Amino acid sequence: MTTDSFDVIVIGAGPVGENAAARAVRGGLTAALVEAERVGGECSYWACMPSKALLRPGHAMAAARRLPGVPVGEQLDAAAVLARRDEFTSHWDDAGQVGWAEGAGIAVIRGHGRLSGPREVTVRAADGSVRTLTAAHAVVVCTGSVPVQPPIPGLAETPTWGSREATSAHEVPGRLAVLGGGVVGVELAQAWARLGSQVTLVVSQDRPLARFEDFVGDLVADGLRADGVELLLGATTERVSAVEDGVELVLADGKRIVADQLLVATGRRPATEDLGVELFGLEPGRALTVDDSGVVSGVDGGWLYAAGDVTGRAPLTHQGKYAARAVGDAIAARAAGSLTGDPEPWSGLASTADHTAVPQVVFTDPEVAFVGRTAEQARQAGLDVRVVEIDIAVAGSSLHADGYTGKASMVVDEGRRVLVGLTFVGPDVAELLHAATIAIVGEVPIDRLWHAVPAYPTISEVWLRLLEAYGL
Ligand SMILES: Cc1cc2nc3c(=O)[nH]c(=O)nc-3n(C[C@H](O)[C@H](O)[C@H](O)COP(=O)(O)OP(=O)(O)OC[C@H]3O[C@@H](n4cnc5c(N)ncnc54)[C@H](O)[C@@H]3O)c2cc1C
Ligand SMILES: NC(=O)c1ccc[n+]([C@@H]2O[C@H](COP(=O)([O-])OP(=O)(O)OC[C@H]3O[C@@H](n4cnc5c(N)ncnc54)[C@H](O)[C@@H]3O)[C@@H](O)[C@H]2O)c1
Repeated sequence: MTTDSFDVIVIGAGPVGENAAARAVRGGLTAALVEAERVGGECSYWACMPSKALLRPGHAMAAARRLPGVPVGEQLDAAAVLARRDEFTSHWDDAGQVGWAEGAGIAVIRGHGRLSGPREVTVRAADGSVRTLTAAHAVVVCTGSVPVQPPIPGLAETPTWGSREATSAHEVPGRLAVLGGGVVGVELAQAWARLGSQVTLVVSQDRPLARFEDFVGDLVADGLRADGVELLLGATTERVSAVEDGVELVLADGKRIVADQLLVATGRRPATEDLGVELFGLEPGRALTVDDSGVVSGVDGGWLYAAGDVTGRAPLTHQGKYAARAVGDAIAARAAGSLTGDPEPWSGLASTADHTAVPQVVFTDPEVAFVGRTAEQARQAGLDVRVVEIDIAVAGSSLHADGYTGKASMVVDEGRRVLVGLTFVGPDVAELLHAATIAIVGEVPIDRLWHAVPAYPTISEVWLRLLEAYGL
């Protein structure tokens, strides 16, 4: 067994771990990045990149169909779409990302990392060899999340797809059942429907995407139905089993669904099993609670940090990378003695936006773009809330596509007259979102927003309509 010393050890080389290590090195420290599978993590190989690569061609075809005069074929060339997806995952080869990390001065160490003492990580490689790493300053846990399966009788014994299989498949299933109407469920239901599968989406709530404003799930449900997806809403799955021609689901109302594949998309939990956290009084399987500079609560000495999905704060790649930048910089600042105590909110050393200004895009058609708080969340936070909800019907949207339909809603904190939440649903609204994020992070007074004049004719004119509907 060998022992090596670094200033910082990062466990987990997903997008978050990569950023934490890179920022620590940029701050003048040495860093090791420990990875059990592929450098680049879930996002690069089985999540964000392949799922968006599967969705984008279908969106382009739908966009062409909304415009007379644009030549468009009958269906997608599935083989070409899957081949392009393979390019985006670098054929599941992480050599490029390892090269990037090493080029950035990070030591990449392959194997499963476990906390084995204060500032100490033991790494077991695939060949069984073990090495111990010690950190002069900090250990950062960036181990991400793993899928959860509900306790439905028969499910655990039945071969199913998780998001990994659904983003890396090389054949289009004839019939695909999808369990779960969250973001993974709706995105992958639409991706495979547009690639030719007959898709049934089983949703336990009244609408998919239930944690957004209500109109979001209703409009996305309409979009999925337009692609031939059958939606079963308010559905309870009682039993799952393997049958001769695939997988069968039996619902509480007696309905039976038989599909060639079943995608289970019922959520994820932080990856803290088999990590040694119990050595420090923390419970395996639970999120690591952190402060805004990433220090894990309840561990003496302030040497254990975490960022990304494992913290349960904002399980999105961009937000995890933002937290990782704060963590890497805060560790470097503390090592240099320039930070003692807690960092200032909204300084570069704190991920303050996690609390009130997390943006997310759901890449369905129609797209969903959301930032901040829903009206319900704002009320629960005790704010004096006013909501403005309008159709997206402006010159820019009607030029963008024939029959453009969409909605926008704005949640205003009347006490401070600032935006606290924005939701857009419609074709190609994703790029509208950053303006909303800036308005919320900058706490731009609504009367000043009036002077941010949207260019004509763009879909951004919806901002003017929202402010007019508010009364300006
Ligand atoms: C299908 C799907 C689509 C998604 N699409 C989007 C999207 O479009 N946009 C978006 O913002 N988010 C999206 N997400 C969420 C996004 O994938 C995660 O938020 C992001 O990957 C989190 O990054 P992370 O670095 O925290 O974790 P991960 O990407 O999960 O990386 C963690 C890494 O740690 C490694 N690891 C774990 N335990 C150990 C250990 N003990 N020792 C060594 N290594 C270990 C793992 O092998 C992995 O490589 C999607 C998720 C899914 C499932
Ligand atoms: N575009 C994006 O930003 C994007 C895309 C995909 C995933 N993600 C992230 O990845 C994470 C995982 O996504 P997800 O969709 O798996 O989780 P999720 O928590 O968003 O959704 C899971 C859904 O499954 C439902 N469910 C649970 N048990 C069920 C059952 N027995 N029957 C039917 N439905 C059941 C839940 O009610 C919920 O609606 C999320 O944090 C998500 O934000 C983000």
